[in-house]
Amino acid sequence: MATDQLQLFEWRDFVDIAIVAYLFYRAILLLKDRLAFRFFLFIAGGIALFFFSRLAGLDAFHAILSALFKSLILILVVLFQSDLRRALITFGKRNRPAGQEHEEASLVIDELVTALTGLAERRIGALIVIEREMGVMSHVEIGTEIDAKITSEILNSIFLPYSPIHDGAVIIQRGKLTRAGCFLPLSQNPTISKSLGTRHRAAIGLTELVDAIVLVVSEETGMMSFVADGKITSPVDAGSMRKVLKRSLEPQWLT
Ligand SMILES: Nc1ncnc2c1ncn2[C@@H]1O[C@H](COP(=O)(O)OP(=O)(O)OP(=O)(O)O)[C@@H](O)[C@H]1O
Repeated sequence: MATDQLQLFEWRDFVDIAIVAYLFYRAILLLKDRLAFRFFLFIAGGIALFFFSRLAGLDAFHAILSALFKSLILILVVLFQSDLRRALITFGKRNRPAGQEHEEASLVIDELVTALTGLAERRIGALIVIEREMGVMSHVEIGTEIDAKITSEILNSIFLPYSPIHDGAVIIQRGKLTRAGCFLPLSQNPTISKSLGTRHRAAIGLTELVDAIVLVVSEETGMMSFVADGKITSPVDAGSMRKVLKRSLEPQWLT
C-alpha cells in the first residue's frame, strides 16, 4: 500500500513540496520580525472581516473592504517598495559565482576590521549593525539615510566626534551602509555588567530581538566587542574579530 503510493509520487511532487516548504520557511523568517507579524495579523483580520461582513449582510462595510482588497497589491507594492527593490538587487547579485562572492565578502570583512582597529586605537566610540536574515529597521529609530560602499575610510569619518552623524549606530544591509545615526533599543537585562553603558546596552538590546550582529568600539577603553544573540564578547582583538565575522556572516549579507 505504502509502496504503491510512493510509486505514484512523481518528480513534480517533490518540486511542489520543496516550493511550499521554502515559502513556509521564508514566511516564518519574515514573521519573526515583529512589524511583519503585526502586518500579517492586520491582513488576516481584514480577510476575516471581509467574510463576516458578507455573511452578516453589512453591505456598505463589505463594499469598502472589497474596494480595499482590490487595491491590495498596489498598497503592498507601495508599502514594501524598498524591500522589493532590495530583494531584486539581491537576486541579481546572487547570480555571481560563489568564489567571487566569498572574495568580495572577505574584502568587506577586512574593511570592517581595519575600521574597528583604527577607531579603537584612537578611542573613538562606534556601533555597527550588520543585518542578517531578520530585518532590523522596525526596531531602529531611523537616523540619516545613506547609500555607501563599506570602506574603512567612510566608517572612520562617520564616527569622528565632529561628524554630524557620529552619535548612534550605522546599519549595514546586504553589503551597503544604508543608515547612520540610528538609535537602537536598550537591553533591559538586569544581569548585564554595570560597567557597560548605553552604547553596549543598545548593541545587546537589538541582538535580543533580531539575529543581527553588532560590533562595538568603546570610547572609554578602546575595547572592541562582538555582540550576537543578546550576548557580548569582549575584548576581541583584530584576528579574533576577523575569524568570528567570517564564521557568522554569509557572503550575501556582505555583498
Ligand atoms: N540607544 C542607543 N542607540 C545607539 N547608540 C547609542 C544609544 N545609546 C547611546 N548610544 C551611543 O553611545 C554613546 C554614549 O555611550 P555611553 O558612554 O553611555 O556608553 P558606553 O557603553 O559606556 O560606551 P563607551 O565605552 O564608548 O563610553 C552616545 O553618544 C551614542 O553615540
